Amino acid sequence: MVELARQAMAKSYSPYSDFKVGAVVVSRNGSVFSACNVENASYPEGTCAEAGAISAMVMAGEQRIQAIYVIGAGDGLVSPCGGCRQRIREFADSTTTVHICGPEGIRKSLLLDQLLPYSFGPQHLNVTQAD
Ligand SMILES: O=c1ccn([C@H]2C[C@H](O)[C@@H](CO)O2)c(=O)[nH]1
Ligand SMILES: [Zn+2]
Repeated sequence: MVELARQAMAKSYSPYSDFKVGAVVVSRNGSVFSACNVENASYPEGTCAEAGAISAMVMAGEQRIQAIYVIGAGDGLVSPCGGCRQRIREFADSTTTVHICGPEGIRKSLLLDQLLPYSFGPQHLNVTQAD
């Protein structure tokens, strides 16, 4: 998965920040969806890698994230931004795991609930998540 994320990162379109990010979503049935960040001259229209991978998962008919692998350039921990934590939350359960990666492998693994505790989600709007 880390290698897939690295390959996605290599495709990043990020001429403005020059910060490449790749993400791989593993859905409940084990399917794998990867994406990179895609920036835009109108800066706020750029999209995060996680958003692309989640869209691909939904397009394939899957609605539960088992795990997501994120890799960004540099030595630090690149964990999903606040907006992406909420995007992951939409399709998460109590076991959804975020793996923060570097080219050498997984640097840190956290539950989504640790990255976004006391989160707002579908249940607050009386929407039941798909199984
Ligand atoms: O988890 C993250 C953090 C940042 N970015 C992107 C957004 C932007 O294109 C660039 C710099 O913020 O990195 C992601 O795709 N995912
Ligand atoms: Zn984001």
